[in-house]
Amino acid sequence: MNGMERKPENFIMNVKTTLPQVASGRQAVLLDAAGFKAALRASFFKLAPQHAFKNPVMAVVWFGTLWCAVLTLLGATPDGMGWAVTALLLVTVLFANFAEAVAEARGRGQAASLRRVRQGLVARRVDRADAISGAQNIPAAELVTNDLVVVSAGEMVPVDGEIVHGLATLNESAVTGESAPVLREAGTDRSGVIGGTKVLSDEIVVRITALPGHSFLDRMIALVEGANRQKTPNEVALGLLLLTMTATFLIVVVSLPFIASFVGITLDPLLLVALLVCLIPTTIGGLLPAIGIAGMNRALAANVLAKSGKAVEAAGDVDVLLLDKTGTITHGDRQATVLHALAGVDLSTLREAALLASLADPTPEGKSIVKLARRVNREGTLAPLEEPVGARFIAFSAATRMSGVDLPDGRSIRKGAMDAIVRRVQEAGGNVPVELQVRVEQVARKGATPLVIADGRHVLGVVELADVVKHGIKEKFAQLRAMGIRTVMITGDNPLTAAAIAAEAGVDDYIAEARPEDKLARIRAEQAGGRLVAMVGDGSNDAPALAQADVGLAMNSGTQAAKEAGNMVDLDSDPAKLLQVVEVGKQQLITRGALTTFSLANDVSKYFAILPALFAGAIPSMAALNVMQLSSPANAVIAALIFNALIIPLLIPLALRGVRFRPMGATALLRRNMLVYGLGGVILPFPAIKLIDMLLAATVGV
Ligand SMILES: Nc1ncnc2c1ncn2[C@@H]1O[C@H](COP(=O)(O)OP(=O)(O)OP(=O)(O)O)[C@@H](O)[C@H]1O
Ligand SMILES: [K+]
Ligand SMILES: [Mg+2]
Repeated sequence: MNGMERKPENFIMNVKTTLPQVASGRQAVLLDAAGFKAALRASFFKLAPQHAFKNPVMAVVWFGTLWCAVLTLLGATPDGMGWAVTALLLVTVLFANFAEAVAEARGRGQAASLRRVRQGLVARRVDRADAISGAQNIPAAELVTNDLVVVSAGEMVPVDGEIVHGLATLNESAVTGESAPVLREAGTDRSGVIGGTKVLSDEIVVRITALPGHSFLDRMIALVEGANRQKTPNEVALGLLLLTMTATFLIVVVSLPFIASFVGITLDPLLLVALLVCLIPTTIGGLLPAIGIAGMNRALAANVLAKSGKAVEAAGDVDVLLLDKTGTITHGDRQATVLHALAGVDLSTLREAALLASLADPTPEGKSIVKLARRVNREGTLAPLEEPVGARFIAFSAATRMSGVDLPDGRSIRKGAMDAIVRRVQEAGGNVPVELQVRVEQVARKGATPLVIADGRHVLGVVELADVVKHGIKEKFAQLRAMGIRTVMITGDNPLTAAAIAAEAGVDDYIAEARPEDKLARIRAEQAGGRLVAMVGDGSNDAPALAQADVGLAMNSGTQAAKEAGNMVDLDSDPAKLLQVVEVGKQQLITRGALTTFSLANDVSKYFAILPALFAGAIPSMAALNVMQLSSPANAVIAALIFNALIIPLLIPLALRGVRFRPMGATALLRRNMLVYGLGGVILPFPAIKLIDMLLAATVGV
C-alpha cells in the first residue's frame, strides 16, 4: 500500500500557521523564537565572501570593516574609535544578512513540512490501465515519466500525473491548505493530480508526468526556500542603479584625501570609510533580497505558486486579462438539459443520434448527453443502446469543435458547435433548415451552449448544455476595472452564448468561436500594442496562450499541459485569484520603490552629520555645517553609523509585510510615496541622530 502513516491534516495546520496571513489582512508574527535563532546564525554564515560579494553595496561595507580593523591594528587611529567604527560596520553587514535570513527562514518551516509529505511515498505500478490486479509496489522515487500507477481510496498519489482512467475525489490539503474534497476525472479539464495528495474515494489510474525531484512539491519546496531565486527585471535595474551610485561615491570618497592634501589637510582614513558607508545606499541594498523573497511568500500565502518573481511583478503591471469562459467564468460542468428536435425530425431519432455520438465521449458534455438520452430511454421510447461493434469514435478537439461517430453501416453522426456542423453538412451537399438558426439562438440567449446534431447531410436538432456563471465574479471584474485592468472573455462557444455570459459576468469585451490559435493571436496583438497581458485558463487548448501571456495563471485543477505552460498555478483553482496576484505584484513594486526613496533620502542627512566631523580639526569654519549641533566629531560619526545600521532591522517588518497597497492611480500613489518616504527619509535621521548623539554624550561619549 502506498498510504502514509502520518496524517496530512496535521501537517496542514503547520503550514497554515507558518504562512504569513497577508492575503486575509491579518498580520502574522514575523518570526518565532526558533526561526529567529536560525536567522541569527545564518547572518554570520552569510559573512562568507561567496555570499557577501553577491551584493555590491554590502560588499563595500564588508571591505570597509576589514579596512577599519587593519587601520586600528596598525595604530593609524585611536583604538577606542577604531574598534567602535569597525564593530558598527560589521553590525551593518550582519543586519543586512539578517534581513535576508529572516525572509528565507519564514519559508523554511513550510519547506520542512512539505518535505515530510514527500517522504516514504510508495506507488503501485501497473503495465496497463486495465490490468490493475497485476500491480507491483515500488518506492515513488523509482517511478519514471509515463509509468502507470493505480491509486485507491485512502492512498496518496505518489508523484504528479494525469488521470487516464476513472475519477476520484481527493484531499489536496497537503499542497493547497484547503481540505474540501475536489473531484478529478480522466478526459476532462480537471484530470491533473499532485503527488502527496490523498485519494478519498474511488480508484484511479494515473500516468506519471513528472520525475521525482521535479514535481509540484519539489518546486514548491525550492520556492519557499528561495533556492535559485532569479532576480526580476526591476530588481536587476535597481541593482544596477545602486551599483552605479556606490561606485560614484567610492570614487568621490577615495579622491577626497588627495584634494585635501592639496590644500594641506590630512583626513582621518577611518572617518572616510564611515562617510562612504553612510553615503552608499546600504538601507535598500540590505533590504532588497528580503523584499524579493517576501513577494514570493506573499503570493504563496494567497495559495498561488509562482514559478518566478518576474511573473509576480509582471502581475503588478497587467493591463489586460484574458479568460476562457467554460470552467473559468462559469462552473464549466456543462450538463445536457433539453433536446430540441427540428421540425420533421422524430425526437427519438435525435435522441438516438445524440446518444450514439456521445457513447465514447469522455468529456463532461458527452457524458451528460448520454445520461440525458438514457434517462429518456428508461421512459420507454428508445431501445437500450450500446456502442455498436465496429463503430469509430471521433474525439472532440478544440480545433474542430465537434465530435461524433462513424458507424459500420456508413452513417456518420456529428455533434458540435453550430458553425462547425453547418460547414460539414454543406460540404456534404446537405441543406441547413432556417429553423436551426432560430433554435440555436433560443438556447444561446440563455447563456447555454447549443450543440448541433447532424447525421450525414441531415441536421437533426440541438442539444442544450446548461452552464452557470460563478457566484461573485461580476464584483471581481469590477474591482479589476477599478485597478485599470480590462477583462476579455475568449471562448470557443458561439457569439450569442458568449454575449449572454459576457453580459452576466460583466466582462469588458469578448471573443467567440475562438480556436486555440485565435487565443494566442489575440494575446500577441495585445502585446504588440505595448500592453502587459494576463491569461487565466485550465484546458490543454489554453496552454499556448498561457505560455505566451506575460502572466499565465493556470488552475490547479487543470490539465498538466496548462500547468506546465503557465508561469503561475492557483492552488485553489479560482480565476478571480488574479486580483490578489495583481495586488501582490503591485505591492512588491511599491515596497521596493518606497524603501529605495527612503534609503536615498536619508543618506543626505547622514552626510550632514559626518562632513563637519571630517573637517572639524582642519577647517574650524566648517562648524557652520554642523546643523545638528552634535556633541563632538567622534560622537557625530558614531551616531550616524548607529542610525545607518539600525534602520535596516527596523525596516525588516515593512520590507516583509510590504507597504500597504491602496487601489489608486499610479500618479497619485507616486506622489503619496514621495511625500511619505522621500520627505520622511530626509527629515527622520536628524532627530534620530541627534537623540543617539545625546545618549552617547550622556554615557560613553567623548
Ligand atoms: N464533447 C464535445 N463534443 C462536441 N462538441 C463539443 C464538445 N465540447 C464542446 N463542444 C463544442 O466545441 C466548442 C468549443 O469547445 P472548447 O472547449 O474549445 O471551448 P469552450 O469550452 O466552449 O470555451 P472556453 O474556451 O471558454 O473554455 C464548444 O463551445 C461546443 O460548441
Ligand atoms: K547608507
Ligand atoms: Mg475550455
